[in-house]
Amino acid sequence: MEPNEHEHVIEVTDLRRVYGGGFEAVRGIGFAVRRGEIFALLGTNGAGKTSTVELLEGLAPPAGGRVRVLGHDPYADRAAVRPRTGVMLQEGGFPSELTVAETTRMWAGCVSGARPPQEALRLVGLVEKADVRVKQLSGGERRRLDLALALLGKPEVLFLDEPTTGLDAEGRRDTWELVRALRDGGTTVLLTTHYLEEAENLADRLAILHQGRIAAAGTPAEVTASQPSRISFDLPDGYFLGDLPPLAELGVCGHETDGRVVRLRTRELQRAATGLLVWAERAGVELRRLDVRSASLEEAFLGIAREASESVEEYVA
Ligand SMILES: Nc1ncnc2c1ncn2[C@@H]1O[C@H](COP(=O)(O)OP(=O)(O)OP(=O)(O)O)[C@@H](O)[C@H]1O
Repeated sequence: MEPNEHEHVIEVTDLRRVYGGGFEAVRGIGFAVRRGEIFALLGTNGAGKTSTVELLEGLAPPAGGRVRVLGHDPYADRAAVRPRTGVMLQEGGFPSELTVAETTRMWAGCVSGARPPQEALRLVGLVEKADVRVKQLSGGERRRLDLALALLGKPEVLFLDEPTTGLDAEGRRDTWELVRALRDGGTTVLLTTHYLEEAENLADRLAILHQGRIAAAGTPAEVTASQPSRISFDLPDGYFLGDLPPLAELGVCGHETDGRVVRLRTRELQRAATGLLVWAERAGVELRRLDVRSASLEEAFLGIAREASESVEEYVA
């Protein structure tokens, strides 16, 4: 039975990958991606993103657990899965003497039901470079050629490994727009990225990997909300930290000072900010350089990576 739009197009359960020598790069992870969803895998260097994506692409068998793509085992049943997926690897590795048009035509010849090569180049904005040799392309243009080739087979599932590395801000935004348009057309997209802004802008849901395990998962808003908000301000002249209302009563879960600057962390932003402002009003003082902000995905990422490092020993998946 083919999956419909409500079913999971990618399902990963207790997935493990062990390299020769016994190093366990993926340590029992699980997630699921619905049809027409953009799912991002984030993580520090060496967290296991590429190792995971390669298992999803069927390039290697897992050491444990289960992967299903479009209802099939992508390694054992590669012939069923491969024609319906598009893969953009970190390094395309094309013959560098061929032109962009020749490379795209050659690739299209290997794909059944391929889109016209010109259409794939148009999607990624490379039509004007059709006659340029691959070796003369800029790094960003090569990434776009990688993407054009991944799109040739009109894939139902698209794997993008760091798709915008090397692209300038405009190229990155163009790629985001294209990926969103593909998603809106029903394509399921799994991407890895180092750019938190990319995940925040593009991903419907994401997972943060750390040392082979999932440290956090959910929508960008859910993952961000798991981290404390921040308040910072300058202590008014003549006042000390102890003059503020008791921080625990304000819902503050952590604080530090740097000269006159006070930085607070709280999971109850409104309560903490209100308490401080009421105190300042009553004391008749101004909280100079007051800055009140929710955590960004970047702060969440750094916080999660830090926490995961500290607690990885007792972490239970
Ligand atoms: N063939 C291999 N043999 C042994 N160890 C490997 C092999 N390939 C990857 N590793 C190790 O597995 C871990 C995960 O690597 P992986 O490339 O999956 O991480 P990543 O999250 O994609 O990292 P990056 O963000 O740096 O691309 C790393 O510690 C890496 O050194």
